[in-house]
Amino acid sequence: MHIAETSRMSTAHTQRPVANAIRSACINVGFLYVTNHGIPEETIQRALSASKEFFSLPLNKKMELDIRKTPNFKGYNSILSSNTDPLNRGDLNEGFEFGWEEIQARDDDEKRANDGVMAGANVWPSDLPNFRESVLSYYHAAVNLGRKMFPLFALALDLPEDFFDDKTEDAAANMRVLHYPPQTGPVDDRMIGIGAHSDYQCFTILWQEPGVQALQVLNKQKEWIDAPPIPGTLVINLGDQFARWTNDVFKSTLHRAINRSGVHRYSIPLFFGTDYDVKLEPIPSCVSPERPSKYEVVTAGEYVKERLKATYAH
Ligand SMILES: O=C(O)CCC(=O)C(=O)O
Ligand SMILES: [Fe+2]
Repeated sequence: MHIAETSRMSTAHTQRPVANAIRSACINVGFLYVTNHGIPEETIQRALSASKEFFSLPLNKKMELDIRKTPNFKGYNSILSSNTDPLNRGDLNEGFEFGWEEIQARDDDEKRANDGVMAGANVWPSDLPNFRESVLSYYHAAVNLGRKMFPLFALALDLPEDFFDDKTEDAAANMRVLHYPPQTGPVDDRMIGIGAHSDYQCFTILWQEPGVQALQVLNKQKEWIDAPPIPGTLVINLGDQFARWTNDVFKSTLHRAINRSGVHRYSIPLFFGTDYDVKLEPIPSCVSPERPSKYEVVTAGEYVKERLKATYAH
């Protein structure tokens, strides 16, 4: 899999080779690793510690924040309460999900959170005073990285680099902290850490705990290939919104996670898409008589909402 040096993204003449590397990764595998991503290790470690602390709360405390109590899937999902692969029986992970929020509360937070199809404010554990700030610090750092990625994806598609600027004004970005207990003994493929799925937004920025293998990607030969954690890198993988924008020129690849490591595993995906009110219309250069438009046009918000509903309908 490709490794893109994000530190080389900053100036126009060095962007082209990076964009070319991204183009080839997006067309062929839909997964890449980025180095020099700019998120301080300390920020990662604080988010990780906060997430471990959260997951070690008693189940009844965590269930107070049950993701099904909020209109748009903010809060806690317990083990086996989500199911990303409809053929499976549930995901062996617990998670906590939230969306955009300033670290310093602002007057219009509530209005922003309650606007539009994905409306719904975040919920936070009252017993862990540092949790919110620790995970939001990582969130904002990862959103900044995501903002740098959009111009590169635009260049990779031979579009002007500002193509996504007016479509990504409000970060439509959801983050999860995830905990996968180890699976021992024979593992039934229908009940694993997270079942085979493709992600819902444009791309995902994924931090995986070093030293613990679990993530796998389906290759063109339909074999599951390990995507191991590489210290100092993040995984970036494409989601279905990009498949829609590009009429499947960019691949949103199936992936899954199985934790057979014998130890608990933690990961932090952040799902980044265009603004929720933006229509997912195919980019004209990706449509031709040989490649007719494949998808019905819906807004990003409607799309994400439907996918989340299906995941938690289980
Ligand atoms: O935990 C992982 O490595 C993958 C998580 C994932 O695929 C997801 O949450 O969509
Ligand atoms: Fe995923």
